[in-house]
Amino acid sequence: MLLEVKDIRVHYGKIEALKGISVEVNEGEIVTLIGANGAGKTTTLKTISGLRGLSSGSITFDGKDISKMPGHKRVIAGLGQAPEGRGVFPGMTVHDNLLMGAYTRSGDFTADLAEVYELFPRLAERRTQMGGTMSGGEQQMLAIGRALMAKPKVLLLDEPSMGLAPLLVQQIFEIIEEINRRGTTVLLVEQNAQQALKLAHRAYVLETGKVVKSAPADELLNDPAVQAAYLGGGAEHDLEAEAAQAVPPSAPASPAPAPQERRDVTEERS
Ligand SMILES: Nc1ncnc2c1ncn2[C@@H]1O[C@H](COP(=O)(O)OP(=O)(O)OP(=O)(O)O)[C@@H](O)[C@H]1O
Repeated sequence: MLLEVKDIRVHYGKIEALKGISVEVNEGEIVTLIGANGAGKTTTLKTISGLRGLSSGSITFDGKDISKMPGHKRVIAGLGQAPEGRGVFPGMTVHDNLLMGAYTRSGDFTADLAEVYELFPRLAERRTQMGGTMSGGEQQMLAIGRALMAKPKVLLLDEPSMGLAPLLVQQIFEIIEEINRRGTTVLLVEQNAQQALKLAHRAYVLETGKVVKSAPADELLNDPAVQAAYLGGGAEHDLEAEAAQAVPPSAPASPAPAPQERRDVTEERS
């Protein structure tokens, strides 16, 4: 296993944002974390990249415990991140933004630069333009390209589709797939659960700081409760409560609608 997040708890002051999250990422995979606003997706990613400290639990990457390793050393170790909000340097050119991505590296990275420009022809066209004047989608490309310049083993992506028009979302997801095909493992946080589940191999569903489901992505795409809660299929479901209800063998029949009924609702609305 390349990355193992084990039972991490993370606090913002007295608020416990992550209540014992465990996530595993194998080499070569695209794994996605989905969930509603405030579920803890971004906090999980920030804790993996070292921007937040953890109260308990551990993070192991490439065989080493990195729980206490500072963020910049995690980049050197092979964890690259394109953060939420992109974090492009506005007063630097596209080209210089990309070079900043290779800041932690030594040696020749001309080939990697050429590969980023090949993946993102738009960046090549605009290499002398200031980062801050690029469109939202272009800045997203730049943030991913910059993260790739560190030659990460795992690319951490926080909501790459945020605020982008559907066509651009499609493009960004195709590029992420291509990056994965070329050998980079991807951990993707997404609000756009539909697209993320289509792209990913495996997925975790987060609710209020906990993992409430984990499964192959195609299984979750066809899961009526996930469809209803996250794929535009109707009223929000409390997956945690449903899981708890399903546990006691002697429990009375659940008042929740049967999966088949939920599927009907999903189909009617789609
Ligand atoms: N800097 C902060 N200070 C205090 N609380 C925070 C801070 N950042 C996040 N939180 C809280 O931690 C919880 C998890 O937030 P997080 O941003 O990780 O969720 P998320 O699943 O990424 O949501 P979104 O999709 O809206 O970005 C939320 O309750 C949020 O209010």
